[in-house]
Amino acid sequence: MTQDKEWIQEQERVDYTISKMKEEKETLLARSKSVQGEAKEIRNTFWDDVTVNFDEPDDVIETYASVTQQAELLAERERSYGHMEEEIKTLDRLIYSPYFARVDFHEGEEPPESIYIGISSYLDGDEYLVYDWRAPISSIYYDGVPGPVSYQAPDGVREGIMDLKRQFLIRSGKIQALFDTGVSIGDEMLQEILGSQADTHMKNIVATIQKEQNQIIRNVSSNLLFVQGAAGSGKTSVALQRIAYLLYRYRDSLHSEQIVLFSPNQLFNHYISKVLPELGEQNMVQTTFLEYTQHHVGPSLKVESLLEQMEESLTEEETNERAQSIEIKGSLRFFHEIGEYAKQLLKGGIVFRDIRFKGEVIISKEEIADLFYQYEDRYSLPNRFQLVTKQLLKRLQEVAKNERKKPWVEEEIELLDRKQFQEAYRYAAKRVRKDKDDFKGHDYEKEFLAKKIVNHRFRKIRKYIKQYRYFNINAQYLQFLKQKGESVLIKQTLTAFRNGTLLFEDTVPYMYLLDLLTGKKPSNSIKYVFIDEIQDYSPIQLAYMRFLFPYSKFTMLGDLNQSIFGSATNSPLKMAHEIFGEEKAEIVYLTKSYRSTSAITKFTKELLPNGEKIDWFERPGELPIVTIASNSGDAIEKIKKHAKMLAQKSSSVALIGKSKRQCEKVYEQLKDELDVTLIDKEYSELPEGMIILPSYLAKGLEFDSVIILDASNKTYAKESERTLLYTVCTRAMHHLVLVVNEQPSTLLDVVPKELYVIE
Ligand SMILES: Nc1ncnc2c1ncn2[C@@H]1O[C@H](COP(=O)(O)OP(=O)(O)OP(=O)(O)O)[C@@H](O)[C@H]1O
Repeated sequence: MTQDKEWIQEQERVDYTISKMKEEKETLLARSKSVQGEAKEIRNTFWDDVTVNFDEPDDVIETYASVTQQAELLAERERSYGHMEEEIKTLDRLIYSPYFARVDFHEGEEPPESIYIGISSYLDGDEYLVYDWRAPISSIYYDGVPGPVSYQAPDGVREGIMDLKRQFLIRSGKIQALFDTGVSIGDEMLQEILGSQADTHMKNIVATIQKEQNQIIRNVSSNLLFVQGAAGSGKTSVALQRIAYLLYRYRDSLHSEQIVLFSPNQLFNHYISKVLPELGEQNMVQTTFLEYTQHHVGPSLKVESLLEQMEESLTEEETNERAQSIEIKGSLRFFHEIGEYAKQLLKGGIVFRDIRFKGEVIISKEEIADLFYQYEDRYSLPNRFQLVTKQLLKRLQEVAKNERKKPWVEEEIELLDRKQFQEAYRYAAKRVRKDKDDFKGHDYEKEFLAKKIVNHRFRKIRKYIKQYRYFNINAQYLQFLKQKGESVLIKQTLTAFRNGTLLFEDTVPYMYLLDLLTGKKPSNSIKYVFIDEIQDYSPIQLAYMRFLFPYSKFTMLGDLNQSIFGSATNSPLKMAHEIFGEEKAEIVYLTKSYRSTSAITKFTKELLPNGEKIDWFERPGELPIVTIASNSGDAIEKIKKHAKMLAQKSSSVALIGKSKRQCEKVYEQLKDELDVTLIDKEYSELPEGMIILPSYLAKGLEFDSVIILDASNKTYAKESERTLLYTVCTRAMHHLVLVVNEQPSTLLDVVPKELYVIE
């Protein structure tokens, strides 16, 4: 059989599969229209079919049941309409590209079966025309080569022979490429995919998942899975594909809201937001540590972001004090010390606030402390907060009662409008009828209005009590710092508090103390926690994560070489082991980089002292360019020249600066001549075309072409900035240009001259 004949046969099968899918789509469309019609009908005639009668208690119950039944009927129709819409969307994706692989497999003497693998399974009757990429049998495509293979089926390990492994590139129902492969996942297919251009959204990699990546995606045994991978080795991709896999594997018990992914910033969140929907799954909960923290701390303090902390350390001479404080507050030891401090507070020492009304103390902090410490030690602190809150609310009621007789209430009654008086009159009339006492009408009216006024004014205080605001967490935290007796720990925190800010290094200690005392914690419903860019987490952050999600399985992904703090003193892995225990913890290394051309990866790997471990996927491309300018004006000219050239060759060009300030400065000088967008805050979306952004916002992203704004000795001078320079350079897929203002950074000295072009 010739190659062409096979191609034709395969195209015929594609056509057949698509025709079946289209038939099903038609049927589904008709059904969904009719369900939609039914839902509309129910909505229009909702009250016609409901018996409404409130005369007797029994009638009320019947009315309620009747309304509920009708509402359920409507909800059921809407749900089933929603499902059909989802199914239609999946069918549309399959009709565009029904599958990407075929493996022929047989067990023993049985004839081989052709398994076609796509993003979702498709059945014609009970025949699988397409298998889901996450189905047990599909793993032989990712793990095996033609010959003996095995896979884990629900009923145990199945063994057999793979007779054929074929890959397809199908677009709009037409086979564009077809490869029979001998290696795990054929190079040609990867070449084809990696050669394409960057997008403002990340793409899924299900057609070309590599064997070592597949091990991570399908790992279900580890409680802590730690992935250390080189830049561009697919860590984020693997995390997202793993989420899709878990949702499939545990589809009866796991929902997307039970999975949370912590990512470096919102820009990145937006970048990855389409991968799961593209695979027919709902997105997991996506958040950033900052977002989580700000939500937890509440609006009274503005939480400083890691980026703001960095911006300071990047652009100003960082004081030794702050660095020292960051180190101490980020340690595991500090975490344990907070735990000890909380225990100490069982006996006394919690800082309360007076509860005031109209400037007067109505319940003093001493009274609150007495209430709090009347309980014995066996009452936990959170328990006591609950009990004290109840008591305070009761006390507040008494205070409110007394308040009703005060002159200010009389004064306010006079200012009320007619509507309120009428309401009071109606109330009084009812009471008079009931008590048969005509003379009390006026008193009742006054009583009603006074109660209303006081209740209204006390509403805020009630809320204040319910939110435990009578507890002064800021003062408590400062007291803890004071007790430690080191002034470096307290000085900047105090200044920040005065400005309404919580410093980044204070956030975890502060929240942990708050949580230990008040017991406020998120729900335990999260089953899987994913943390990307784990190298930027301090030990205390890791310990806090464990505390927050005690029953969850963790997947942590990172690259020590991309640490924004320079060489991390405490390896997150070592820390993770210490915090999570070694049991069921697994570490996996990804060493092959897929993002960049070989030329770029060879260059970037040399930047690292331990770069020898990094491997690359053979892909042609031009050598990186280091262009040296004689002064800052010349540097701008060079940036312009290269930016214009690169814009012609590629769809995404990123100009990456070290700090926000540097980006703003360069942007001002470019904006009249270049169509470029400045990205300077993390709550943005990635626009099309040319952008300029600071290093920390470029984390995790990739671009066809990258221009490093100033790889000179002035900007990247310290050894601790090596990993930052590595991070920014590894964002480039196809072209990399480093613009240098005068003296190149000495960090480049270690890179052999033949790996780049000097201009
Ligand atoms: N198996 C694969 N098949 C096709 N493309 C892949 C594969 N693995 C990774 N890639 C591609 O390589 C690029 C880098 O992947 P990803 O961003 O997941 O890597 P990363 O390890 O998280 O990178 P970094 O740490 O540098 O941010 C992406 O374009 C991704 O699509």
